[in-house]
Amino acid sequence: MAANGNGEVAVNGNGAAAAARKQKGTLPSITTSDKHHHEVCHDMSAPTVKAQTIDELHSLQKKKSAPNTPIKGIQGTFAALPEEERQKQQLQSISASLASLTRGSGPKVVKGDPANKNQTNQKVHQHHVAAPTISASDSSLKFTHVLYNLSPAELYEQAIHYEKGSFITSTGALATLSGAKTGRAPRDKRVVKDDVTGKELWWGKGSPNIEMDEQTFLVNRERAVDYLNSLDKVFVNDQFLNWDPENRIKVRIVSARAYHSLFMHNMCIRPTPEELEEFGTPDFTIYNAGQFPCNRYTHYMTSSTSIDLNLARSEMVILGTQYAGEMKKGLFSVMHYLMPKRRILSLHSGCNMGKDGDVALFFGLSGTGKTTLSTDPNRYLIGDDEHCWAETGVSNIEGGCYAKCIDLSREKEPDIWNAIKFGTVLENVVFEEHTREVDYADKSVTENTRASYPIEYIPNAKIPCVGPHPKNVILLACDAFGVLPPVSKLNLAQTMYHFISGYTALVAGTEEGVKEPRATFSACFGAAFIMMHPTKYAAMLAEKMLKHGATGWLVNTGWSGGSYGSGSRIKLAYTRKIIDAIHSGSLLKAEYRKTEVFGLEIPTEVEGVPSEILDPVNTWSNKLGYNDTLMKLAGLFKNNFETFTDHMIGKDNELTEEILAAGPNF
Ligand SMILES: Nc1ncnc2c1ncn2[C@@H]1O[C@H](COP(=O)(O)OP(=O)(O)O)[C@@H](O)[C@H]1O
Ligand SMILES: C=C(OP(=O)(O)O)C(=O)O
Ligand SMILES: [Ca+2]
Ligand SMILES: [Mn+2]
Repeated sequence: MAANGNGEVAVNGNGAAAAARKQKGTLPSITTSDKHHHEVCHDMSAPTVKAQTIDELHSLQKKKSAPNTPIKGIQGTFAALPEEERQKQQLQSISASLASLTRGSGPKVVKGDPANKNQTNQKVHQHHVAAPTISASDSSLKFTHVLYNLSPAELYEQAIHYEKGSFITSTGALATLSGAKTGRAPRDKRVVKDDVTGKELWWGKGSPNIEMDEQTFLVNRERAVDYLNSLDKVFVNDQFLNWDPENRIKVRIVSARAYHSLFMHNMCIRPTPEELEEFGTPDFTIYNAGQFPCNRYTHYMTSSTSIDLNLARSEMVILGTQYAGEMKKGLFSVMHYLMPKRRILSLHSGCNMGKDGDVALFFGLSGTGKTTLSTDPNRYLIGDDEHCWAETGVSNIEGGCYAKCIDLSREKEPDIWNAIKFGTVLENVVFEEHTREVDYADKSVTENTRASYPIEYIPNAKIPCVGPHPKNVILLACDAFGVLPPVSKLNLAQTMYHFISGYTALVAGTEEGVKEPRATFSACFGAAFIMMHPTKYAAMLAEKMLKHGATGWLVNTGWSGGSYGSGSRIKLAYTRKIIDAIHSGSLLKAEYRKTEVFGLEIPTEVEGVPSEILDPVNTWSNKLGYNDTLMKLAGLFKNNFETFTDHMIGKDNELTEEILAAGPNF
């Protein structure tokens, strides 16, 4: 019953009784019918339920969404097929994905949760394919239940019901644990070396591609597939990568945890119902059997973890790690192979766009600020981590963001804070037992706490996530030595030098007594993900920057006033002012002077930033210490670059000389 504005109760149906009750101030009357007929009381105020049994009642709670959208034309593999036939082909495709390579045929797959078997309304919607079974093992007798492209709500229920450590936080996010691994395991990532990849990829010193042979890949694949088929149910996500419609890749992720399925739902591009109908067979498949270890007796295996990439088969197998970032970055590696083949440059960078269409790229290693600085309330977010630069402009590879949560604050990063709501996966955070309020400062599980959310959770996301050619290319380095200037303008050769170097220095970790920053050089600011030699990507970047007139910048988001231990991290507010000045074009017009050793052009003034911090030497009280540290870092740069000196970049190798000269001089 509804009260109107005057505080009166509407008189309709049982409202009359209530109105009378209100006047008398008595309890509602219960009229007992003729004692002779029934020994029951009737509360006349309740309408009757439209179900005869509890099961029926529960079946009313869920309605099947409107029949699938009308099929337009014969665009895709499965389009223009009767619904029944389409469903059958889809299951056949999933069965083929899950097929053991030794037993020949795929498992019998059935759609839906095995726990719902008894629900009559669900049964109606179950379809299954009984693959022809020749072998006589027990595995051929069972069904593999497939939970296909479930919604976030369904995945929440699966996670909370079946996965220990899954909880809803006070803001509605799904908190979960990634298990023993809370970060990526680059030393356990292997790539199949065959005749083709042996020639095409980067192998050897510095390369992230640790070789394995085809046979070993198949052993691990079989191990993963058998594990997945032995489960009650598996999750299957069919999604896309790359917002550039011409270069979109179809990916299938088969996994055992709702956590993994929701993570990829957020991180990949979500197909519309129409697109899903026309999905057909995937271009690339991930088998995530992360709970199950690899076999140490298997050739090449050096730990219980193995992440295996087979480009010829377009497959990836994950054993022995549940860290979800492995899937996201695994697919990124694949894009670093596929895209350059199409003359498209893949970039480990964030990307945003101003109101006037000016695009900026933010390169940088983990923790340098790609996500934080590309998520800018004054600009459109194109993406926070993985992009492509094609002839037509830039496009995000992903459909979501993966932000660090450690010490997250509403004041400093409001957009990320507000994105942590229903649908967001929160990895490895600690929360208050009763209120479920997350303590973002708590590092009990790991320092690498993370939030994965769909990009549209950021209010000013640019959807579709594409943009014109970049105007600014910002290289981020978190220099814990505290000697790189907060901002420097780079010429093209310097941009290439710093891009190939891929420098950052973070503090070694949380352990006590660790005072020395650790320098990391990671070619193209993402050596863990590139597949070909760094100079290949660098040459493409140089060509594109030159063609489109983009300006390069080096921004230190790390220490000022001394190294880690004596100085402090540059205030995020100052870095944001610097970035604002780059975007607006005002920094391009500033007055510059050149630093010694690194030969960097530094501005004398940036609006909103104290001028004295722009040259780091001013911020160090110990000038000798500054000089020593500067020379030490310059030496590390020089050492690192030696591996690249014998590679040619540009026509007739002309860029190579210039790039070499653009490094530190001492
Ligand atoms: N001056 C600064 N610039 C950028 N980030 C900063 C700065 N000071 C502190 N931070 C913090 O450093 C982290 C940067 O991480 P993130 O943006 O996730 O990096 P990436 O996406 O490159 O891995 C964030 O937690 C951010 O709050
Ligand atoms: C997911 C990752 O990305 P980043 O730390 O660059 O945000 C990662 O490196 O594991
Ligand atoms: Ca990030
Ligand atoms: Mn990243």
